[in-house]
Amino acid sequence: MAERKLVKVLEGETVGPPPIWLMRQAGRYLPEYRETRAQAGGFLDLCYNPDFATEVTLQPIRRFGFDASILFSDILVIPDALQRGVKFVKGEGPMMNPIRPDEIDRLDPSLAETHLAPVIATVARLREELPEETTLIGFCGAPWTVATYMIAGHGTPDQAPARMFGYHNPEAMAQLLTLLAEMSADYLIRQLRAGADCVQIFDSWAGVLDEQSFADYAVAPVKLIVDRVRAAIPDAKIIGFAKGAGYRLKTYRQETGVDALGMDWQVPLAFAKELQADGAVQGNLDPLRLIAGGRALDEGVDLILEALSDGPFIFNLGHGITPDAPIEHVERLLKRIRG
Ligand SMILES: Cc1c2[nH]c(c1CCC(=O)O)Cc1[nH]c(c(CCC(=O)O)c1C)Cc1[nH]c(c(CCC(=O)O)c1C)Cc1[nH]c(c(C)c1CCC(=O)O)C2
Repeated sequence: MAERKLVKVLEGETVGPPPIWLMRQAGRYLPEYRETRAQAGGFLDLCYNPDFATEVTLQPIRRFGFDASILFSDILVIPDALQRGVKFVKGEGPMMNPIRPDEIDRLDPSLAETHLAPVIATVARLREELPEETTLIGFCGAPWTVATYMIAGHGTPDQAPARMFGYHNPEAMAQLLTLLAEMSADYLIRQLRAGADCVQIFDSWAGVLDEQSFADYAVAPVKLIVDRVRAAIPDAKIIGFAKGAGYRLKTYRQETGVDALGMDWQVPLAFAKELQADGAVQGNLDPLRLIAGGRALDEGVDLILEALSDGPFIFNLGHGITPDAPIEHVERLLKRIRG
């Protein structure tokens, strides 16, 4: 089997044109997603139903022919497996029971294996149904980002509840992050064994942390995941997306051991080029340029390609695609990259 393009990049090769996929590429901007979503019922019902989850994962591949497919699920299936009462409330995003420091001792990871079995079944189905050349990416949330939702019980603008929780209860925080890291590593190992070619760890809230907290909450638990996954699967390929980490990305790769760095759109391209000297990078178009289209889109794409095409590079957005992204603009983006 010819090696898949994105995997080659993760091994340090330069591939032209660069492989492309988009974070949240299966989602509400696609009419076919909205239709399947309506059939499935709730969002979590979609995540835990291998038929529906396989279908929505394949939708953007059929429509656009992206180089990589990302398993359809959510980072919050881990707290759901911990019985935190996760719900997706229309118009409000995710909600769950906020966890208290004294409850952390009682969290029971033993139900996770059974609870997450349908997601693993989806990975296996996907590997059978995807085109041979399409890379399959598995994923999990980074412990810090997952913990922010578990602590506040919902999304917040700056994750003040979780930061405060850590300052008041450092031991409970460390215990929670370690538990999440161990569960996440086991979950990623199962995804890789079921057929994922590589995995991405999403730390969407890494950017709100100060220096010490970044080391304790963003770096250490992700290193624990990477070490545990590699102990089981030595050549596992891992992408770390630490949103808002800025210039800390350089040491993030060295300290966590991830193979590739996902970059948000605020990372300057000259710095991205420096990061690329140490290995593969992925990113980093502002999702708003994709919505704007036209000149804003073309200019953003060209600047990124000019800076990063001559090294190991995966084209992506700097964060997830949003429901208001026009499909024609995604087509224009692909044409601009592939010619
Ligand atoms: C923080 C976070 C979450 N989920 C995720 C993150 C980290 C990445 C990021 O920062 O975007 C990750 C995620 N969520 C989803 C995926 C699937 C794979 C993909 O296509 O990238 C992935 C990788 C599907 C989803 N996850 C969610 C949707 C929308 C649900 C719907 O159909 O109503 C999708 C397609 C729901 C979700 N899930 C989450 C939020 C905050 C929301 C609500 C946001 C919204 O309503 O747009 C938690």
